[in-house]
Amino acid sequence: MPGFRETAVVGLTVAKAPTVVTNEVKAPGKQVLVLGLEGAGKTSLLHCFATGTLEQDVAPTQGFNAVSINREDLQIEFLEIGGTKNLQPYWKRYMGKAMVLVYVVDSSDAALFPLAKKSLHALLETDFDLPLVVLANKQDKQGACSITTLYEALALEEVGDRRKLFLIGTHVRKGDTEPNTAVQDARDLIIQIVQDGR
Ligand SMILES: Nc1nc2c(ncn2[C@@H]2O[C@H](COP(=O)(O)OP(=O)(O)OP(=O)(O)O)[C@@H](O)[C@H]2O)c(=O)[nH]1
Ligand SMILES: [Mg+2]
Repeated sequence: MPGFRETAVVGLTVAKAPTVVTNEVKAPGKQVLVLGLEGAGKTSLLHCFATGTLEQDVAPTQGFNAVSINREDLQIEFLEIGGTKNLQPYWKRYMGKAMVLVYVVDSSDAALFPLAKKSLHALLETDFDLPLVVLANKQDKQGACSITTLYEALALEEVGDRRKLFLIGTHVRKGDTEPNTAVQDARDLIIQIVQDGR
């Protein structure tokens, strides 16, 4: 398993210009696991969580991608594991440490919904009350499905009424100069869920 490809510790208490402080991952805090099929937009979203915009091209994640966000006395580590087939077997191993599962789906690629559903349901079988945030990403693309369609395609009504469940439409585009409010709202919701606990 390759090691950390990219890490950043970002102080979001500074509202507009978060600072990358170090390239090390600090002592593990609360962990948010970020999964989804390859190319769904996990890395792009994490970058946007940290900085508000996406200024650079992103490469497929070869192993892990960890981004730490500090809020007051809370440190939250967002841990992405790449979505390629060779990395998917590692996904389950990280479920045990997660406070929240963020599952990213490319809303414009309906052909992959059955696979996305299968992978998600297999993960959730291992934990019946882990909070789940599904990000219906790439809402800007032509043919992107609605939130309701994705709810049905992923059969989210079946994933258990014991867990907190949220489904949010997002998009991240390189070069957008304005901070992306939908993405920031999603990030703030995730942080709130971590703060509230299960
Ligand atoms: N139009 C559009 N493109 C997006 C969006 N999110 C991501 N992309 C593009 O989709 C491609 C894949 O994005 P990544 O963020 O690398 O996806 P990933 O889920 O991290 O992929 P892996 O690391 O391979 O699992 C990149 O070319 C992104 O620029 C979006 O909301 N809209
Ligand atoms: Mg990635």
